[in-house]
Amino acid sequence: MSKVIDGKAVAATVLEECRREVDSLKAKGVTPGLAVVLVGEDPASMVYVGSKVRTCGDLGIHSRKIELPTETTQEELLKVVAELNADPAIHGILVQSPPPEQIDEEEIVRALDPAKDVDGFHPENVAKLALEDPTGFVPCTPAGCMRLIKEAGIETSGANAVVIGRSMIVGKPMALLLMAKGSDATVTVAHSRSRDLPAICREADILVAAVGRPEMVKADWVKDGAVVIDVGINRVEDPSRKSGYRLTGDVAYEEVAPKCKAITPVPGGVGPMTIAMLMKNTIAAASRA
Ligand SMILES: Nc1nc(=O)c2c([nH]1)NC[C@@H]1CN(c3ccc(C(=O)N[C@@H](CCC(=O)O)C(=O)O)cc3)C=[N+]21
Repeated sequence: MSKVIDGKAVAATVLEECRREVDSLKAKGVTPGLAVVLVGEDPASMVYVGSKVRTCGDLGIHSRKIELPTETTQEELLKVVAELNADPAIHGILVQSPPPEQIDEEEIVRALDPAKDVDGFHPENVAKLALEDPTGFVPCTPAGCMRLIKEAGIETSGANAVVIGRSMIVGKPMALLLMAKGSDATVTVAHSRSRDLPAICREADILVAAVGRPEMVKADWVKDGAVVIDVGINRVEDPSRKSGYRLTGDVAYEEVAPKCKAITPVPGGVGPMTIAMLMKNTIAAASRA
């Protein structure tokens, strides 16, 4: 019954669109530019930042990787943000999350020029998403999930959608996108305090798992014929791998997949879409500038 939604393939389609958009911007004399700021040496963050910069290169987007030591102070990081805000060659700025503990991430996000906030985390962009104002930036991961749902031909109008997780990065914006006009789903947002989470999930025609708990969603949480979008990217120990770990989602894929109409794998599902939508946002930032 189950159809695997190939995030890598959909991301490749999005990146092809991006390539055309970059070419036409360049023909007008504008080269989109993205700055990626990484504070510290978190190994997962280093992988993600590397693939963002590599994808920029593939598309002809100018990128600047700024690597700062773990001990970087709030003032130093604010200064870097201010310089990037003022730099006309940079249209998009991303400060990789999570930063080290001495950094107040909320203050950093508020210091970003909202017109360069390609993560869509600045309060102005959060407000625009809630207002359904298309001049804002939509956070990349939920935007990627919506695109996957659309490309897989899933009807959202009138569907019961359940989002597990209420983060500002995924859960909350995902709920706003699903309930927005044009998508028109009936949305439930569940989280760690929700009573009888399995029962809530069983009502879902579309289930989005964004909690960061490896393989938490079990087969008996999922209705037959549901569509499952797995946002989790969890590293779990696996001595049989050379790296010593493997990636797994928030969904127990092996047991859940047979029940689904469609499901995203991890890796190769939502992750590649996050990067593709970041490229889209960067191009949009450049064309608006
Ligand atoms: N300011 C900020 N913006 C972000 O967008 C942001 C962030 N901070 N912090 C961390 C999360 C996570 N994230 C991912 C991007 C791509 C993959 C990805 O490409 N995953 C591959 C596998 C990659 C691997 O092998 O590790 C896949 O799922 O197939 C995963 C995760 C962006 N994030």
